[in-house]
Amino acid sequence: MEITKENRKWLDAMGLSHPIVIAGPCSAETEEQVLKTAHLLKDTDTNVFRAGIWKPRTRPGGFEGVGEIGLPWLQKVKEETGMLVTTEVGNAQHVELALKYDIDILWIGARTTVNPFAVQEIADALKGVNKPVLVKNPVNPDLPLWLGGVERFQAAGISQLGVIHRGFSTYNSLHYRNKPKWHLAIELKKEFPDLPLILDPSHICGRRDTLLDVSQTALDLNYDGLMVETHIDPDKAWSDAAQQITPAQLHQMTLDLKIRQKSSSGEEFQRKLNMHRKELDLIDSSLIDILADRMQIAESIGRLKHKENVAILQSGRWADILATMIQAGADKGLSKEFVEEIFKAIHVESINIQHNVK
Ligand SMILES: O=C(O)C(=O)C[C@]1(C(=O)O)C=C[C@@H](O)C=C1
Repeated sequence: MEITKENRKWLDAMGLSHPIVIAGPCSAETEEQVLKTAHLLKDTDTNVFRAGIWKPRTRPGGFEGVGEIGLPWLQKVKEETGMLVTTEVGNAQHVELALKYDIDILWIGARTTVNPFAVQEIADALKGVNKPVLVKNPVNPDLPLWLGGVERFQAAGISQLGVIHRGFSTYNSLHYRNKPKWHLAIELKKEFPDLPLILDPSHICGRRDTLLDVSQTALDLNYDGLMVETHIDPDKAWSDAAQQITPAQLHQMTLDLKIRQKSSSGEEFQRKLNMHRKELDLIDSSLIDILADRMQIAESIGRLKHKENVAILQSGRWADILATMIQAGADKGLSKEFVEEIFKAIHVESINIQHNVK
């Protein structure tokens, strides 16, 4: 896939002085709720009004969206406020209706991105249509699947593109509704710096009190914008009440967020940055030397075990190493999650090396 500045023209052409803000209720519920929310959002940094018309619910019986009757409400939002409007489409019929009511931007939901058949159906229905399409990450942390979704639209001739990071499904997570797994978005940004990347903090947090913090992380990582669920009366929302905020709270949030510059040409900044980067370069190459030394020792252990016909995996020893290193890391201010991830990777590599010993 080749993503160029052409693909982000729709966003650049808006000439915004701040990251794009897409806001509005999780679901369009009534005409009054949609219009009241939109009029309050008009006086905030919001550029695009969002509202779910069709809602994919985990289990049947929940509110599945108002459907087609809600689309004229979005048209009214456009006429009365001048904001662009966007909604999620999940199949070819949704696309047909969204086009009929001239919705400006379409997004593909996380539960659709996981299914290449569904994405292809939507891409085919959009052939010849020149509207921006934003692809949410799939529910599982699979970068190629996410990019594959974008590629299907590109292959169908849709050049106005972008992605929305809404986090990844997780079981029993205390802190997040959907884990952000920032490294995937960083990887995506590294490979496709021109692909607009928008954060959906509402679905990552699943609650109001952490939205600011998570949104700030995105701005620190140079995201292009935010999509925030906003409702005139969040506690009474028909879907995802816990994660929605009022337009006034959104306004305060955008005031509190610090927008970072890509870089600074200040001499002092550049001098200090270069010095620290050199320090990191030296430490990184020492890390590689130390890891290579460790793997050589693992290879020697592998040879010993091979000769004596002893199993490679030694669960007791591995558990001891991990517990000791987590404690040592904690003493130095390193998080358990970080130390665990590094040592798990080291252990797997050590086992692989021992496997290859003849
Ligand atoms: O101590 C061992 O027996 C090893 O093989 C080394 C090592 C490690 O890399 O630390 C690797 C595999 C085992 O599961 C436990 C530990």
